[in-house]
Amino acid sequence: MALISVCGSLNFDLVTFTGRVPEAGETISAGRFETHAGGKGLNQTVAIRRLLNDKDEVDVEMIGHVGNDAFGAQLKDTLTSNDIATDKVRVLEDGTSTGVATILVEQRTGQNRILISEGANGHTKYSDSELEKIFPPLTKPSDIRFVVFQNEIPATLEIMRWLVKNRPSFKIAYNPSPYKEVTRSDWALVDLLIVNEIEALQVLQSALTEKEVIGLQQAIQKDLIGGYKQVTAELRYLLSKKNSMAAIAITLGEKGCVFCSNELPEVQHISACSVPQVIDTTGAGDTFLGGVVSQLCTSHTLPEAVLFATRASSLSIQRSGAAESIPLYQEIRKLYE
Ligand SMILES: Nc1ncnc2c1ncn2[C@@H]1O[C@H](COP(=O)(O)OP(=O)(O)OP(=O)(O)O)[C@@H](O)[C@H]1O
Repeated sequence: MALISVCGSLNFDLVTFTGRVPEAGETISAGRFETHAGGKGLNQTVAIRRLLNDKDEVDVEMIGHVGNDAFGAQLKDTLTSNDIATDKVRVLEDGTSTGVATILVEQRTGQNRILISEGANGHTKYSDSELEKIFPPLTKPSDIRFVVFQNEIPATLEIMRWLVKNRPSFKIAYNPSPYKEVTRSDWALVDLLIVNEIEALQVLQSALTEKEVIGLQQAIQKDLIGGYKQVTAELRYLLSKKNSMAAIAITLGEKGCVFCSNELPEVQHISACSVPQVIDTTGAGDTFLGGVVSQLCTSHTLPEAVLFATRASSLSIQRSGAAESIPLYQEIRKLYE
């Protein structure tokens, strides 16, 4: 039996398309308006669920906070309709609103301007007794437990430290996005690190000298894949203090992904799938993470998981939206078998 918990943000996205962005004090008519379920936490939870085979015995739950309002209720409905448990999505009763992203998209240029009101996502405190209840110990040693984090809630590191101390057999997956500084020793809390090319270098800034980082940047400029293979090797060193799989994947957009783990002799590269047309890359990274975590949790190796995730994200970029663009497990299997 396996359980994947995603501990992160839930946002209600309000998207307005406009010919131009108004000046201060100006009111103009906009184009179309859309609402979407969002937040990296919610998107990744949906990605993991959709990318699991229905036959796999894996439960997926989300841990987070919403306000006691219509947006919060809708976000919980989105999760429930994707077969994701929401018992641990707490509704704050103190008047705090659900997290909201107000997005203005300029139709002519496609450029967007985004304002995040973190609302309930900013809820910071978890007492030890709350964490005991949220993360009960495994009932059987053979059970698999993954907990996935991003950086859109403030309690991420505090919960990771608690887990490593109190639930050492739980695997921690971390997508440090948006990047926030983390002390060097905290990287050893992580079993699976998934970053894009910018975040990969930001992470290393906490561990290497400025000169060493510049050296890596130069290596990347000369040879992108080779340079990122070196970055991956440095990241593995950061993670490998704990006796864990120390798996790392750096996504490189259309250039694919480099990855390694303690079980692989060398850093490997996989090319992205070629696609007829890229429609919208929003959520490609979240889909990729969903693909890797869902497969690792169901006894696949890291190379198998990365291949599956690469295929999944290549489908997501051919559709618009974030959570809505994430494909289903069966679609990928059908397309590639
Ligand atoms: N243009 C593309 N063609 C094919 N595959 C792509 C393309 N862009 C992204 N991908 C796939 O999606 C994966 C993740 O993309 P990327 O590295 O852009 O993540 P990201 O920066 O976290 O994305 P986002 O923040 O937009 O979700 C890549 O490893 C690749 O497999």
